[in-house]
Amino acid sequence: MLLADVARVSREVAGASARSRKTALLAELFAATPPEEAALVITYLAGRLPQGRPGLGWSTLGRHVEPADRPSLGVADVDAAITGLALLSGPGSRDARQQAVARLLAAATEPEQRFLRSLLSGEVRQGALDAVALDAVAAAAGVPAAELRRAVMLDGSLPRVGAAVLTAGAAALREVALQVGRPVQPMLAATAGSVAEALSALGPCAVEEKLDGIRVQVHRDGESVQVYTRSLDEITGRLPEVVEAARRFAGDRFILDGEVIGLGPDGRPLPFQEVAGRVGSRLDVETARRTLPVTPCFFDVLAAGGDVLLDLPVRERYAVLAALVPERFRVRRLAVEDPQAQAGAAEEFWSETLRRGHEGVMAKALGSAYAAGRRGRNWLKVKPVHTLDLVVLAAEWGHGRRTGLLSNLHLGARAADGGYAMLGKTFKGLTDEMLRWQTGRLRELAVADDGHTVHVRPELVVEIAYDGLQRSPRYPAGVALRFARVLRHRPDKSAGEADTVETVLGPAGGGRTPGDDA
Ligand SMILES: Nc1ncnc2c1ncn2[C@@H]1O[C@H](COP(=O)(O)OP(=O)(O)OP(=O)(O)O)[C@@H](O)[C@H]1O
Repeated sequence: MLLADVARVSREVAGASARSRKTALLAELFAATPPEEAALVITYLAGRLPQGRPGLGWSTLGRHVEPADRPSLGVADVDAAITGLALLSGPGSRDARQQAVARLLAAATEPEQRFLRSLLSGEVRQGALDAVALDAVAAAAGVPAAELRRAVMLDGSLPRVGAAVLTAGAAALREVALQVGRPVQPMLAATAGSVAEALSALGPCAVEEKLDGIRVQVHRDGESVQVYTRSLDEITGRLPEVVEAARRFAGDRFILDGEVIGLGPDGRPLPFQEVAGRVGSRLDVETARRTLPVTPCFFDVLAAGGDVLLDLPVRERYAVLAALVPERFRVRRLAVEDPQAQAGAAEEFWSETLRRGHEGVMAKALGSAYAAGRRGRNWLKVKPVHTLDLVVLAAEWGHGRRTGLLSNLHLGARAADGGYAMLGKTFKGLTDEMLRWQTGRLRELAVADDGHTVHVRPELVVEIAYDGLQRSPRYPAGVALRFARVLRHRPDKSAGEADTVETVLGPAGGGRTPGDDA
């Protein structure tokens, strides 16, 4: 398939406002795509690259290259060129990469160049496109969207399942099953303002400690163990303790869901940043392990023996988990079968969990299934301080000790029109290491720098704590955050997962002080 066709449809989709029109445009293209190129075309239209982000700056991508007169590039040519680009590394590779990009752009017409530039820079990547692309694949293949969605959650990849279903139709969906060794999109939680609110929303539920670490999905098949992150990246090599623990559990074939935390000598959890630093570092695992040992704590089991357990209620999954995993590797929990009678016990569990230094609690409806990839209302998290996930829109160069570092962040929530509404700025809460890291990352995302403020592509998500909202005519939503501080960067979240203006203004969102939550 010609890149020109993909670029044209991408442009038309961006210009269409109705979701049904976007779906129809994509479905038409998918139906015309040769099966062997379907995975690639789906990936491109969702704004991604199979090779991942190539890390090219505007100094390379922004250069003028005379466009070709006529379209001739196939999507397979583009794929081969980008694979070649990814292999160029080491000294002198900067020039070689620039030349390779220039060659690729010279073979493209002007509209194709625009598409390639935004694809290579990550600009077309938006979470919402994945959902539209999924509906379009379902329409093109003539299968129910709900069944395709479930298959994608189990398999972890829309391009892979999409290509299979476009080739073989509904039969391909039956082939997709949960497989040990292939990560599943994790279930996510919504927010409740208090334990009482969670209990009244859920009825009979389990109240578990919410640990502030790194989410892990652990797969074991015989002696082979793999560990995946929340975004399904494999990190087995970085967490030997988790592998060793999993090898000692009772079964030899399972998929577990849990959190990795660090514990101090007093048994209290270490700050999230330390655990994230340990898990994020690729260097010298043995030394890292000696300095900061971590431990897994599991809260769910998705498969055990030959059985897929996703559709079992929490109550039964937890019984299976308890049989597999020793107590010290499981989260503490309280089963609240009768919310009215046990309201006091649930509040006591919450206070005790906070006293032990954990982040809050997670309440889960006892009768609910594991909804892979969903942020449903069957899991409700309760935290004492109010937090939001916001997108960095720009950052200001720091002064004094922070000279040369990007410091004051401009924070935005997702707005109804697909853009972002700025809610305030903050440089509070940033450690030296966070400043260094964000300066590097924001430079990659930079689109303009006037010497004072660097404007960036809206991709970096940060978790912000704040004390409430105040009226502010200067900001587009009419409100600004009061005493915002950065808790952490969330590179594992995409901008499409950030909080919306509606959440910030709504009853479950902003305007509350921590005291209201208690
Ligand atoms: N007992 C638990 N059950 C489920 N998730 C837990 C538990 N303890 C800690 N967690 C963590 O909480 C996260 C679920 O919260 P949520 O769905 O909001 O994701 P998140 O936005 O990454 O969370 P947050 O921003 O609150 O840390 C999980 O991804 C997991 O890492």
